[in-house]
Amino acid sequence: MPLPLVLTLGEPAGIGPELALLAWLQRSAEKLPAFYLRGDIELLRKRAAQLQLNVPLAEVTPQHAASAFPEALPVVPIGQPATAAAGVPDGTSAAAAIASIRLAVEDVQAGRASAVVTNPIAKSVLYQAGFAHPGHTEFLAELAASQCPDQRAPQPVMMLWSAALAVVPVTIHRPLRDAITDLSSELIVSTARIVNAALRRHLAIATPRLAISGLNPHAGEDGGLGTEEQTIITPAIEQLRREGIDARGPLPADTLFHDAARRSYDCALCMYHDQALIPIKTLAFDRAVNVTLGLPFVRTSPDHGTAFDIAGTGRANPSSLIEALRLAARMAAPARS
Ligand SMILES: NC(=O)C1=CN([C@@H]2O[C@H](COP(=O)(O)OP(=O)(O)OC[C@H]3O[C@@H](n4cnc5c(N)ncnc54)[C@H](O)[C@@H]3O)[C@@H](O)[C@H]2O)C=CC1
Ligand SMILES: NCC(=O)COP(=O)(O)O
Repeated sequence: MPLPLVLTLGEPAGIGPELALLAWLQRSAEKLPAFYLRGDIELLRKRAAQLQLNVPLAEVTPQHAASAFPEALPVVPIGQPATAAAGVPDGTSAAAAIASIRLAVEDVQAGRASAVVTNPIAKSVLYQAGFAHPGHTEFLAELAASQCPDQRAPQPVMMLWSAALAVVPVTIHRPLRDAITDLSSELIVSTARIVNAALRRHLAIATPRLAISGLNPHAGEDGGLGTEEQTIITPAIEQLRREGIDARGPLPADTLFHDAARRSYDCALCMYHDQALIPIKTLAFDRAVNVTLGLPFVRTSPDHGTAFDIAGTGRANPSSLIEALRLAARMAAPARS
């Protein structure tokens, strides 16, 4: 039996728990790979009752999760209660969310699960509890360090992927001022190398076409509207092209995402978070998947957040989580030679 995916709890007060229930209910219709939730079974029981979802739950070990999956949503405990009501994070939220992520990564590292799929966390709730990482992406890189040469955290790369568009923000969770000062040719080159390798290995794109955006309006207008294109981005593209990577740009970000432009590349590398995420969330909010590249294991996630405004109301749409489960299974499958 193939290894199951491990799905994290996410923010207990967010929509993650109900998305897990809804995805399990659609397991046959959507032909989903087997997955188990790392979380508190009592919280799931309460959320299922609140939403009148008829989902049998089975508390199991990871080893028994795949065989339990056809008949019940398998839940593997995290040794941490999660008591938050839908929409209202409480004192257990951060500890439960963090424990779930840590244990899910341990499961994959120990060969008990094939890939990690994360439910959304509320970053501000975690920050208030002392969480020192900007988001999953950076935390997962720290957790991956034990599997890496010299025990050093790898560079994590955030990619949001959909059939309509794939994007990568070169700088990730940074205040905008800091994103601009952080930008360097080295960062663009190392990010593009990771994206190029991942698209080839996991998504079977033989020669990925990478579109590199500018930073400034009109990609700097030959230096008249900013010089980062000339001093940082163009040298990076030249380096990538010397390495045989199909990188083109710097391209003005305002004309990078219309239909014809999107057909000309496989992934757009953007200079900061919103430059990348606004277009994909506009085009494919229900279907896009957040993928962390550069880790020694596969991690995917829905593209959206905790949606406190609708948690527990029955309005949450599980389609992005369903796509995240599918993509995780596809990326974790052994590469065909
Ligand atoms: N991977 C992760 O852990 C992510 C976490 N977040 C966190 O989520 C929290 C809330 O962020 P927001 O900016 O409000 O974004 P959000 O994605 O949670 O919500 C934005 C809007 O979209 C709606 N929405 C989101 N997902 C939906 C779904 N599956 N079905 C139906 N409607 C849905 C919400 O109701 C809301 O109106 C923040 O604390 C943020 O840090 C945000 C993005 C990703
Ligand atoms: N906007 C995407 C996002 O914030 C996801 O971050 P992460 O928690 O997956 O690192």
